[in-house]
Amino acid sequence: MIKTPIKVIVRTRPTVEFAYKNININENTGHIAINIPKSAEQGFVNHQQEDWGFTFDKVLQNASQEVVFDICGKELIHSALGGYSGTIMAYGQTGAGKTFTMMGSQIDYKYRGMMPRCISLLFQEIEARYEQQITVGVSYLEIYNEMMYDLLAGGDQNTGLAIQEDNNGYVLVKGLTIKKCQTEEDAIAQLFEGETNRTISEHKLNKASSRSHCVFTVHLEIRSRVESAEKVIISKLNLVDLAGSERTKKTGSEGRTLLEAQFINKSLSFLEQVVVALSEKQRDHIPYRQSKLTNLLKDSIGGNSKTVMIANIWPEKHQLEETISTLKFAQRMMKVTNESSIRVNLDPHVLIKKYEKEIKDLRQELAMHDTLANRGRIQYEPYTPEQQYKQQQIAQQFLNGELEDIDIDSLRQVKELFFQFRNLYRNLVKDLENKNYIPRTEKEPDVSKKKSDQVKPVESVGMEENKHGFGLGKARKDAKPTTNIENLVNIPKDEFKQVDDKAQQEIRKESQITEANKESTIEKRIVNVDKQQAFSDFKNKEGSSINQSIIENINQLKEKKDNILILSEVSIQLKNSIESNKAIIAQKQQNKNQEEIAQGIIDEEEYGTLKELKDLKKKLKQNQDTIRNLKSEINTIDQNIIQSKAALVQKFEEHFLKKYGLTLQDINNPLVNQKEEEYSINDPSEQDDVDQDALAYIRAKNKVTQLQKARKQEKMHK
Ligand SMILES: Nc1ncnc2c1ncn2[C@@H]1O[C@H](COP(=O)(O)OP(=O)(O)OP(=O)(O)O)[C@@H](O)[C@H]1O
Repeated sequence: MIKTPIKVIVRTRPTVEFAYKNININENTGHIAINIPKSAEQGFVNHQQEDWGFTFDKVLQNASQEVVFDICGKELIHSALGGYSGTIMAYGQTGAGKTFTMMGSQIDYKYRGMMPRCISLLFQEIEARYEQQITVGVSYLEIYNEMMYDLLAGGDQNTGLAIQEDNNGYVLVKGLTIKKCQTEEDAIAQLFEGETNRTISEHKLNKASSRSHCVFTVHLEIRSRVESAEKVIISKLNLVDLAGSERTKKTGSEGRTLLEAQFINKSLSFLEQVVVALSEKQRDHIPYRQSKLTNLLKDSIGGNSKTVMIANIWPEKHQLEETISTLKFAQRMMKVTNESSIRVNLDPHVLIKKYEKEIKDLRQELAMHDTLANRGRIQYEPYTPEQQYKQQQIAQQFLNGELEDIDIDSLRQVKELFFQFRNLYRNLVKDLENKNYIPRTEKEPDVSKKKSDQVKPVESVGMEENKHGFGLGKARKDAKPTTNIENLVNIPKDEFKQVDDKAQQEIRKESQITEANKESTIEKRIVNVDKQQAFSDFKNKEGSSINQSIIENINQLKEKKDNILILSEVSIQLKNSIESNKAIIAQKQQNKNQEEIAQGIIDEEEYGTLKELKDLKKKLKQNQDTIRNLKSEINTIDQNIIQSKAALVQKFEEHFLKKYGLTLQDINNPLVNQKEEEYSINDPSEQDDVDQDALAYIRAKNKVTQLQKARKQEKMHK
């Protein structure tokens, strides 16, 4: 059992409006100091707190996805493969970057988040561990308004799911689909499939993803190929994207949104209560059972798991209150200590095989002992029917007194004889009962008596029918109305089945037509309003300033990339010159005698070459520094472009909503976004410069997109 406190990392969302006056971050010490001056509205003499200080395991400001993964994810993958379960959860206010951290952006492979990165590393590691046989399964669960949804179920997503805990405190969700994955591509495809199903169910239930908690779990079964195979190490890695914590008063939520916010706040406040209870040493009751989320995370928080919490903050001035609240919660979380241990199960199938082999060996051993002890061949297998019959005869003869004694040759025979005695006794009792020598026991029905032997009541007019009043004569059996539907119409059984199937098909068709109608209605509205065209118009008018800044950024990016190309060429030339100068100097050294070397004598030409070499090295260093600076500028511009693009799309959607009166639900409909999806990822085989590591990610993305498209078309054509 290893005691590990929950590790807390704070990640700031990049912003141009960073509240430098209020927030001071020290990345080296992990300290964040916040100052909010007393507001004049409340009078300067008040008890309003002005300063807050927090220290965390790490604070990441403007960190790349790769850095975040290196710090938060890598270690947990190695631990999970070693048998220790782990959890990575993103917590923070709405819009602070939880989903970006966990799932990442699908626009570009380099912005992929913790989930796809964990999957990649996991499969890389599995490939390297040939001494182990590791089975990977994945599940994807969503909790929305205290209801659980299975995002990989395919059909009905929320039936029969229940959170359970085994004797060792290992939490599992009964009924949740776990998809077995052989490759990285399989697992990433499941992740995308779950994401798509989440979007579809959002559309159906009219909910927003940011308002649900999501848990993607990687389940591992690890068997050794070299040691005992019946031992199975079970571990899992929970990747949790929590719903955004937000203040209903500030956002002015009402109606459904208010209800959702209340559910979120309730479950997050239950989470806080659990964390508070765990951080207080005297508390013996931890209120896990108050909500689905806390129940599900029972082994992640205060249980058997290595856990990392990423607290996402939005460091702008008008978000300060939420930032402080997130940091307070994160600070509390640091006080919680988990106890991790390896969970080892015994595989029943392997155990049975092992025991079967043991039994076979023992039988052989016994046979050998019997032979040595001159006991003849004793069998240990069950009796055949012929052998049983023989034992039955022996028993019968013994009971009849025809046999004085029974020769016993094994325990197995004793058992069989007892069995035969019991059978003979039972048959005897039955016989006596039938001959009315002994009364029948109440419980045992008389199965021996034929129905025809039973006395039938006379069927006649005026008889009381089953104590339900008097009938006016007993109708023929076939004249009675029947509850058996097959008798209602005069159709033979086979044909009836066909009719029934047909009816079912009709019903199914009808429901599909209604579904298709719904979708085609949405489509018609979209056809009437060409969203692509509307977007182009918007870029030229209302969104022109953002669009212009994107274009400028792209131009700058291109210019800087061109510069890097030129400078790289220069670097190559400089390196070549350095090498040739070095060769000249080496040649000169070779031509010198011992004395010249000892005295360090150099001629004019060598001096000139050495000087040139020094200058070349200096130039190369300057050149490389400039390239490095350009690369970092490119990174910043890249980020700016992403943010501006997100802002442009956001503004456009608001504008589109206002102008065409479409509901947000329509805009979120996958049908509307189809075109954007098509553009987002290209076929990897068509790209020469595609990163080899990205292939599984891109293929999985394409696979899921194609699958969704095919399903949609199939639905439309039915
Ligand atoms: N580190 C980052 N770098 C670049 N963009 C970011 C970063 N963090 C967040 N963003 C951007 O900020 C926006 C909001 O982020 P995100 O959706 O991840 O927030 P969230 O905390 O999950 O919100 P919600 O609770 O509403 O789901 C997105 O457009 C995302 O791309």
